[in-house]
Formats: sequence, structure tokens, C-alpha cells
Amino acid sequence: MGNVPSALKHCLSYQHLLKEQLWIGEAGPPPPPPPPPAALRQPGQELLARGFPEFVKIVEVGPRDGLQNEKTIVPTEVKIELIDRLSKTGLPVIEVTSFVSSKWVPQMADHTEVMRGIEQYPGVRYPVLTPNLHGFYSAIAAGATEVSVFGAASESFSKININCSIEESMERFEDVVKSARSMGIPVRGYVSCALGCPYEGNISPAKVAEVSKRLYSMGCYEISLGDTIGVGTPGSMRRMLESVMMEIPVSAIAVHCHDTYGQALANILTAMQENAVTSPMKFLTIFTEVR
Ligand SMILES: CC(C)(COP(=O)([O-])OP(=O)([O-])OC[C@H]1O[C@@H](n2cnc3c(N)ncnc32)[C@H](O)[C@@H]1OP(=O)([O-])[O-])[C@@H](O)C(=O)NCCC(=O)NCCSC(=O)C[C@@](C)(O)CC(=O)[O-]
Repeated sequence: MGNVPSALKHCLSYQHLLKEQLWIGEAGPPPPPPPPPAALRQPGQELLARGFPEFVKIVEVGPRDGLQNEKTIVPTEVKIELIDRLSKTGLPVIEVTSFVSSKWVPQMADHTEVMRGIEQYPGVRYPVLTPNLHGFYSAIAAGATEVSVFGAASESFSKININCSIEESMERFEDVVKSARSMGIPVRGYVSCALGCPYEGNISPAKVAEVSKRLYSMGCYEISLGDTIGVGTPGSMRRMLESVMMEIPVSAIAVHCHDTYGQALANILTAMQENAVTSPMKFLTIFTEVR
């Protein structure tokens, strides 16, 4: 999903932001001007006035979401070294691997070796993806202490990605969440195609909200809304978040933005303004989670 040109684009826009001192930099942002009277405000200006969350949690997903797409399979020891190095950077959460079928995703076939091989640093959490009970039990046997289930707001994507309908996936996830709860294991939930689907195109914010609510109600402590193919814009991100926020608390919402079309930063910024931020950060391109 990432490539050097899009990474470069990211760096350039980051430098631009630094130069313009819009929201980051040593001196800190300038104090906001007093808001104009409501009658003079342009659409969207209310968001600027809302400011940003007090902190942003970054969930690093490169070792899993990045490497699962590499054509050349990265050797296990390199993955382990990558995760160990990431652990020293101060990241609070690093998604390690996926306990999925190696027939479907051969890049993650060494999940057990990677999970067992990494050094777990105090204060860092190391969740793994588990699509069903089979994956969950394998993950626990390998030493995982936090897992994520991953569904979609698109019926077609669900079938192609995890070989079942949205409804069937919810039944599987309920089994995972029940087992996890009985062991005191926290479960996070993903909703893919939150801003568009590679097979169905537009996805309604109401559908994203509905799937998010199902995952939250079954016991997922955080719902990560994935712009799986990077087609989101600040406008579609805002509309989608406003719909999801009507169903689940803002404190439980994360966003996962792919930078396919160079929109991840803008979309993350919008989510921060909506005060609903965790974006997955890949080490080359953005695709960070923010809350
Ligand atoms: C979900 C399955 C496993 C269903 O796969 P299936 O073939 O439908 O499973 P099944 O229940 O029919 O079983 C078939 C075989 O798979 C085995 N099996 C069953 N479950 C597992 C398991 N957990 N791990 C290992 N093996 C498993 C099972 O034991 C059996 O083995 P056999 O008897 O034939 O030897 C399959 O479709 C799969 O592995 N899919 C991979 C999905 C994946 O990793 N996708 C990429 C994740 S990234 C993502 O989704 C988006 C995200 C999260 O990043 C956010 C965003 O960007 O939007």
C-alpha cells in the first residue's frame, strides 16, 4: 500500500505544515483568533474553532498492515528486529502480526515465531489480529495479551477479505470477544471500508455506524475506522465520524488512514478536530492510527 513517491509526498506536506506553523513546531501554534460571528462563518470553520485533542495515541501497524502487502516475504528475524526497534521509539502500541490463514496471507505465516521472538518492552502493548476463534487460540498460545477482530462496512469486502458475510463475521467476533473477556484479554475492533470500498464504491456512514455499534456493544474497547483504500477526504471523514459518534462514545473511536492518494494527513487532521483520533502509522507512508 505504501511506496516511496507517496512517502515523499507525505514528507513534503509535513515540511510545509512545519513551515506554515499551522499546528506543529517548536514555538507552538499561534493563539486562535476570536471566532467571527456565527452569521459570517464559512461551512467547516466550526471545526477549526474546536481545536485538537489533548493527546494523540499512535498505534503502529507497519509490521502487520505494511508487511502483509509486501510481494517479497520479509524474513522473520527482520520483522522481529523491526518491532524491537519500534519498541524503543516510545510508541505505546505496536501491532505485531496476524493469526490468519497462511494460505490466504503467506506474509503472516510466521505469526507465532514473530510473537514469541519479540522483546516486550514495559509500557508497550503488542496486539495481534485474530479473525476467528482458531486465530484467537493460536495467538494466546503464542503469548499475545491483546487482540483485534477485523470486520468491514462493505458486504463484498467482508466476503473477499475474511470469507464470510458481515453478519457471520459478527457471530465469529462475538465468540472471540467472549473467550477473550473470560481471560481478561482486551479486544479492539476494526471496521474496514469506512470511507469507501474497492468493490462497492461509496459506503454509507450509517452502515459504518451500524457495524461500529455492533463491535462496541459486543465488548470491543476501541473501534478503529479504516480508510482501507485511502479514498477518504476531510469532508467524507467528517460525515462518517459524525454518524459513528451518534452510536458510540468518541473516546472509543480511532481512525486508520491509508495514504494512497496523499490524503491521510488531511483526514487525520479532520479526525483530530472531531476529537476522535488513533491513525495506523506505517514506517514509510502514513497510515497511522490516531485518537
Ligand atoms: C479468516 C480466514 C481464516 C477464514 O478462512 P476460511 O478458509 O474461510 O476458513 P475456514 O473456517 O473455512 O477454514 C479453512 C481452513 O483454514 C484454517 N483456518 C481457519 N481460521 C484460521 C486462522 N485464523 N488461522 C489459520 N488457519 C485458519 C482452518 O483450520 C482450515 O484449515 P484446513 O482444515 O483446510 O487445513 C481467512 O479468510 C483469512 O485468513 N483471511 C485473511 C484476512 C486478512 O488477513 N486480511 C488482511 C487483514 S488487513 C484488514 O483486513 C484491514 C485492516 C484491519 O488493516 C484495516 C483497514 O485497512 O481497513
